[in-house]
Amino acid sequence: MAKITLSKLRHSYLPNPKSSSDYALKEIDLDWQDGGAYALLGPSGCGKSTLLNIISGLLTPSEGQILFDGKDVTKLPPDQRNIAQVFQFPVIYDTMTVYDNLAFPLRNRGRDEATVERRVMAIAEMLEVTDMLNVRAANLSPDNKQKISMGRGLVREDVNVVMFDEPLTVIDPHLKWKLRSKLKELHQRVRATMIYVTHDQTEALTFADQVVVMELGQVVQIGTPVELFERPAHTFVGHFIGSPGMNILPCTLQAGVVQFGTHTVTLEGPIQGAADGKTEIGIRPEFVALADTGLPATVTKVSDVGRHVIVECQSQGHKINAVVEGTAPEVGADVHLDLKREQTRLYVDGWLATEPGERT
Ligand SMILES: Nc1ncnc2c1ncn2[C@@H]1O[C@H](COP(=O)(O)OP(=O)(O)OP(=O)(O)O)[C@@H](O)[C@H]1O
Repeated sequence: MAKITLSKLRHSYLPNPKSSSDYALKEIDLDWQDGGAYALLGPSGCGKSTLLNIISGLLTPSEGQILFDGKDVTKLPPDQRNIAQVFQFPVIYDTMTVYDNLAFPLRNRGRDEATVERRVMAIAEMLEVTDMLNVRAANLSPDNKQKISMGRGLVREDVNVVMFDEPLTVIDPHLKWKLRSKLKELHQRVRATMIYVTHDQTEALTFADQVVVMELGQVVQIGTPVELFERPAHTFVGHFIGSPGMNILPCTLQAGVVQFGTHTVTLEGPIQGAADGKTEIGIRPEFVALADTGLPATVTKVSDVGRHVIVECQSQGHKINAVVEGTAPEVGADVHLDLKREQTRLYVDGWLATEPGERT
C-alpha cells in the first residue's frame, strides 16, 4: 500500500483554459496516508470522477503531479499503477464460480495456487461468502455480486490503493447499511489505503476516517466526520453534511456587533481577518433550542423523525431549523430560539471566519 500525494493538481477539459471556471479540478494539494480510509464526497459534477480517473491513470492532469510513496506516477498508464478499482456495477465473470472470480486478479498476475487459495479463503471469510465459493456468479443476487466485486478489489495484497466508485448504487436500500459496515470492517482488517467516492454523506461518514469534501472542482474541507459536523470550514460543508444541514443566515457586522435582522447574535469567539465580504451566521439545528427568551420565531412545520423532532421556524424572513427532544410546539406557535453561543459561527464569503473562545 502507498501514501498518495496530489501536488498542485489541476485539470481542464478545454484545450486552452484561461479562467478558474475553465477547470473541472481547481488546484488540489493533498496527502492520503498509507493505510488510511478516505472518502471523496461531493454533489454530481464537483469533479470526483475526474480526480479518480487522474489517480487511476485514465486521465492525465493538465497540471501538477501524482506521487505514490514519493514516486511520480503522473504519466504512468493504469496497468502500471497497481490499483484495484470497484465500480458502481459489479465487474465479475458470470460463467465462473465465486472462487474463480476472487482468484482471477491473483492468477492473472501469476501467483502460485497455494497463495491464491490462502488469499481467496481469507477474503471469502471476511466477506462471509465462504458457502458460495462453488456457486456460479450468474446465480448470485445483485448485492452478493457486488460483494464479490469488492472481494476482487481486496484480494491482492500488493496494490497501492483500492478505489471504490459509488459501490453501493445498485444495492437495495435495506442491504446498503450491511455492506457499508462490512466495508468499514474490511478496512480495519486489511489496513489498505482506500478511497471511497460518493455523493452520499452517510456512506462517506460511516466509511472514512478522513472525508475530502469537494464542490465545483475544489476541495473545501478535509476532516474527520466529527470535524465536518462541528466546524464546517465552508457553508457548503455545513449545508451538505447533516440532516437537516446547518442553518445559514445572512447577517450584518458593524463595530464588532453581529445582527441577524433586528436581533443581535453572539458568536463563538473572535473573528479572524477583516470580514470584508458577504457575512453569514452558521449554526446547526442541533444547537438551536426552544427557550423562554431569545430570537423570536414562528413555527411553520414540525417533522417527527423518530429520535427527535425537527421544528422548522420563520424568523426575520428566514427559515431556521431546530432539533428538539421531547414535545414540540404546534405549527403557528410563536416561540423563542436560543442559539448556542459556542456553536454560532461567522462565515465570510462562504468561509469560516470565527475561532473558538471568548470574544475580545
Ligand atoms: N470528458 C469530459 N469532457 C468535458 N467535460 C467533462 C468531461 N468529464 C467531466 N466533465 C465536466 O467536468 C466537471 C466535473 O465532472 P465529474 O464527472 O468529474 O464530476 P463528478 O463529481 O464525478 O460527477 P458525477 O457524480 O455526476 O459523475 C463537470 O462540470 C463535467 O461536466
